[in-house]
Amino acid sequence: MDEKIRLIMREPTEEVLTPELLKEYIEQGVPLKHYIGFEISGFVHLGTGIVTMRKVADLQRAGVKTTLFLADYHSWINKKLGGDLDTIKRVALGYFKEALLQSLKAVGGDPESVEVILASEFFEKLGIKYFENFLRVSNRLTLARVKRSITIMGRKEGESVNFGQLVYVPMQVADIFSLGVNLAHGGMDQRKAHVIAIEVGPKEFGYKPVALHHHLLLGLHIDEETREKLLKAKREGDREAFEEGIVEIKMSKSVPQSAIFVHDSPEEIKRKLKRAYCPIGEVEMNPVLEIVKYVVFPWLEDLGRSFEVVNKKTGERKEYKSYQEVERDFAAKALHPLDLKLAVAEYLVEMLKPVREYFVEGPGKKYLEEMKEIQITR
Ligand SMILES: Nc1ncnc2c1ncn2[C@@H]1O[C@H](COP(=O)(O)OP(=O)(O)OP(=O)(O)O)[C@@H](O)[C@H]1O
Ligand SMILES: N[C@@H](Cc1ccc(O)cc1)C(=O)O
Repeated sequence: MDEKIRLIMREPTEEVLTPELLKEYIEQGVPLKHYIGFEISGFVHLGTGIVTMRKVADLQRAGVKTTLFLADYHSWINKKLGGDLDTIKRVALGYFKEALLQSLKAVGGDPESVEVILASEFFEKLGIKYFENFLRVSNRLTLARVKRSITIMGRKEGESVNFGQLVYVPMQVADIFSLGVNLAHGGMDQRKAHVIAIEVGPKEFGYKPVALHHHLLLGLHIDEETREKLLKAKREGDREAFEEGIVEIKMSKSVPQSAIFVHDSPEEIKRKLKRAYCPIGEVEMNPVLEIVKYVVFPWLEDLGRSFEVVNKKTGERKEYKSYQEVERDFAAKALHPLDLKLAVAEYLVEMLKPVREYFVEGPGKKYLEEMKEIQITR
């Protein structure tokens, strides 16, 4: 039981609502049913593919039944892929599903045992019951609360949205209960939907789900002003301000130059990393160090390997056994950003090799090409 809890709670998990409820479910032998939803749009990156799937792999190791929910209607509402529902559906079951499953495999998860559900197919099967669930959630929400919650779809609070986009909020909450999920998972930007589910669940659906939020990996380029704002919010414990700011600088498929995609070539990975924000000695909100912490180190640890960096000037090779050692050296300016970037690039190239091969020369080639075509023509 302790091992199960450790796997669920360990990084990249940043928050569980609530750990007590999670323990209670496990102690009582209630089977945990997980889901994480994805909008279907651009390419899968280190955040959506690797950080997210690492948690799914942890959950699988903990014996939890995992589900990937391909939110096609939601993407349509949110005007993704040119707002064309047919394209969204095709990409969902093509490129998107494959990219997520290949990423899961790359972090040691089992693609065979994860359930993949396309939202529109699921809604059709559930019929009027889905609409009832949607109304049960909607009846419990004020318009003001819905407007505050549009951040779950990557929109800023106060941004002008149409009515369909407001409907997105109760839909996402209704998804949880329609799927019968008791472990709702997403990045920290999804917490508003999950907090509503925790409130509404006992009144309308007879149970309270547990919510699990993982760390949002930073984008490679960080605007100084937003960074300052976020560091201040962090120091002052201002959760709202932090949540608002982090969405602007997280790795996002909408900002392709900020992201390393799971199919990127070795040259692209190196080029992107070389340009990444990584001020000397600065350990807070440093995207390159974040990649070391949340992407490279956990992968190396699974393989029983350590992290090695070569000092380009002296040729000296240094071995790190934990992320904390890397951070300490970087803070002390004993580790140069360029050396760090080169090492990170090498490890990423190696880690993503199977995914890249699958999409560049393997069975996934047609999906990637179709996706590239859509990106250009839309
Ligand atoms: N940078 C990130 N790091 C970790 N998880 C992420 C990151 N970006 C998104 N996620 C998580 O992945 C899931 C799917 O997110 P989503 O489909 O919105 O991807 P996205 O790249 O943020 O897209 P966009 O910003 O273009 O809307 C959500 O649970 C979200 O929290
Ligand atoms: N809101 C999520 C996508 C999502 C949609 C529906 C869900 O039920 C869950 C998640 C995002 O932007 O990434």
